[in-house]
Amino acid sequence: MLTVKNLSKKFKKSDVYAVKDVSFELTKGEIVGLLGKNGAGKTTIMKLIAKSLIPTEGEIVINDRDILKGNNMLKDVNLMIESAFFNHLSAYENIKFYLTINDMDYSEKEIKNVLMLVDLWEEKDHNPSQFSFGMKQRLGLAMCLSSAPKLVVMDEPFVGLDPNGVTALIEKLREWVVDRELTVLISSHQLSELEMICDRYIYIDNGLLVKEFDKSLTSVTVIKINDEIDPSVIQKFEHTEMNHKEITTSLENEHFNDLIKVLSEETSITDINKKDHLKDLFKKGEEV
Ligand SMILES: Nc1ncnc2c1ncn2[C@@H]1O[C@H](COP(=O)(O)OP(=O)(O)OP(=O)(O)O)[C@@H](O)[C@H]1O
Repeated sequence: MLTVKNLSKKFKKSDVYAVKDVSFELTKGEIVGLLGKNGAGKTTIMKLIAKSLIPTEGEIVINDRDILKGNNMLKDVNLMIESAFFNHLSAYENIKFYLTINDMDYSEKEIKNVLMLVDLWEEKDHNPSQFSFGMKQRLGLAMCLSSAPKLVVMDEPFVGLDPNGVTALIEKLREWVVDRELTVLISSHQLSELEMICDRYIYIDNGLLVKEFDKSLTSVTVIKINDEIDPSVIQKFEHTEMNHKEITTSLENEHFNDLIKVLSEETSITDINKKDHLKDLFKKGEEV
């Protein structure tokens, strides 16, 4: 669906690359989290995909077409970054007008559906100027999804949403996205929210892609052992890695028990601890 190849961006008057030689792929229907500290390069990558910035080097291919080599390449893509509204129009009219000026087909039912999704149907006749920051975020999300994009790029969509509301919204959003087989790239510093929706993650640091990892690796158990053991003992277990006397695994239930049994036969276990990889990344600023 989306291929990013050796993408780099250096802003004018800047000596350093905001994004440097980044390559990754998103397959149809995947929901991928773009992670990184402030200034890592996430928004720049998203704006490059949305063609609101032009890369210094590299290629972006959406559905086998290079987005830089042609017009109207982004009709199946929508972006939720810094949404802007027409304050003299109601929430409902805003979406309708947005779809009209972008020459997109729509049905009144679909507009209702997106407003229901973000819990703004009751407020459909109010102007966004009367909305709180969180409500504007919700309207931005509704607007982004209203054009029925195949690829959705969302920068910090959950900022300003209250903790209870955000959980319900993410559950509904995931269902919406999965039902329609949308491909989603989403950045957020709200890691627990991101974990509720993403299948996979891409970690950016200083403009470089440091690591890509699957959801299964985000909640792991770290097992400490007394003596280093032969790596072949570990190799037969999926999603399990050994680093000296520390074994990290995302195995659960009987598979986890099998691992413990095998380890106990080789050496003694000194500690077992559940660890949250996503939070760890930010705390330590380390590689996954
Ligand atoms: N228009 C610009 N001109 C010059 N430098 C820029 C511009 N936009 C971004 N940068 C720089 O590019 C780097 C990456 O910025 P970017 O906004 O992509 O980071 P980010 O990962 O989205 O950060 P945050 O989590 O804070 O939103 C930063 O060093 C930033 O200062």
